[in-house]
Amino acid sequence: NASDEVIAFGNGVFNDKQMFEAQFIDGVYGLNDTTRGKGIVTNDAKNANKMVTSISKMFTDGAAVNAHTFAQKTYDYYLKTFDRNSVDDKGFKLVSAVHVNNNWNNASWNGRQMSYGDGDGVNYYNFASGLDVAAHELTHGVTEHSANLIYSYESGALNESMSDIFAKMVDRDPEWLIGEKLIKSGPNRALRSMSNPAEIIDTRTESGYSPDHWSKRYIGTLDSGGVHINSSINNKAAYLISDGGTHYGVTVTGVGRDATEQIYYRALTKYLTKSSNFSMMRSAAIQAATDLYGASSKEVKAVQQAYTAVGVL
Ligand SMILES: CCC(=O)Oc1c(C)cccc1C(=O)O
Ligand SMILES: [Zn+2]
Repeated sequence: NASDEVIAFGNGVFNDKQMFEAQFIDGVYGLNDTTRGKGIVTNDAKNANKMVTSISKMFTDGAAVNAHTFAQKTYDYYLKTFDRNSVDDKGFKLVSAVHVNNNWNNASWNGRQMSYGDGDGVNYYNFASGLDVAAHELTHGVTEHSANLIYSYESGALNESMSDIFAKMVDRDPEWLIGEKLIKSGPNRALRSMSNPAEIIDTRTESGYSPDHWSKRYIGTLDSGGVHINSSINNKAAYLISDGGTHYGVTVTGVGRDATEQIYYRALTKYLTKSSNFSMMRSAAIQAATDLYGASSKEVKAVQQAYTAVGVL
């Protein structure tokens, strides 16, 4: 009938073959998955500024195939890892738009959907190219429907850090780099590094480098008070909790990614609030680890040491 669910195949931006559920509607196949929550749909904004809702035939569109399959993979991660049904835990329909604007070096979550630019083709590839980018955007939705951290200054940096942390839990790589697949040329090999934030030159502020200690935090108004800059302080803490290391003379014994993702999800959904700052992040993570593993657990110890290592007490 008109809305047959089919299994389809397409290639991503880098010609990576993907398989996905799609739907046959009104004579065309669309990237429309009705098997997950209230659905997962991917649209082509045709480089217009407005969002179009037409489901057009896009199996040959690498950006659409990536945005769609990465949304599915991220949906599956939250369901399997935390039994969370989409961003609101009520099956929220995941809508993505690709080819948004012209040569747009951006990706976003606007409270209703994900949007991806094509990149300028010089410094960046299509912004739908990285699973971590899609997971980052979708996690903004999870944050919005949980702690709803205000998107500026320290709460905004935590909002950004939550998106980076879960981006790396969905799309794991040994160096915890964010957006490494997007980089075509330029001084940095990623948008951000969680394992070594200071490696990435951040041209958005005069500080130039991403901070890896609270004493080096950016204090200013750019980037909504440094939400993509100071996020690196919490990112470094999360990296240390998971993989361990010695940072500014403080040694952390890592407890692995699986415990780390459980600690941060519980902190995000049970303890953080919209105005939480870094110090409250430390307390929330300690409380979450205590709930999950016990007050004298190695997980609680790792959290305490990691936040001390980045100067958050
Ligand atoms: C890793 C994804 C990311 O950082 O996306 C953004 C970009 C590329 C520019 C501006 C904002 C964002 C965001 O989603 O915070
Ligand atoms: Zn973000």
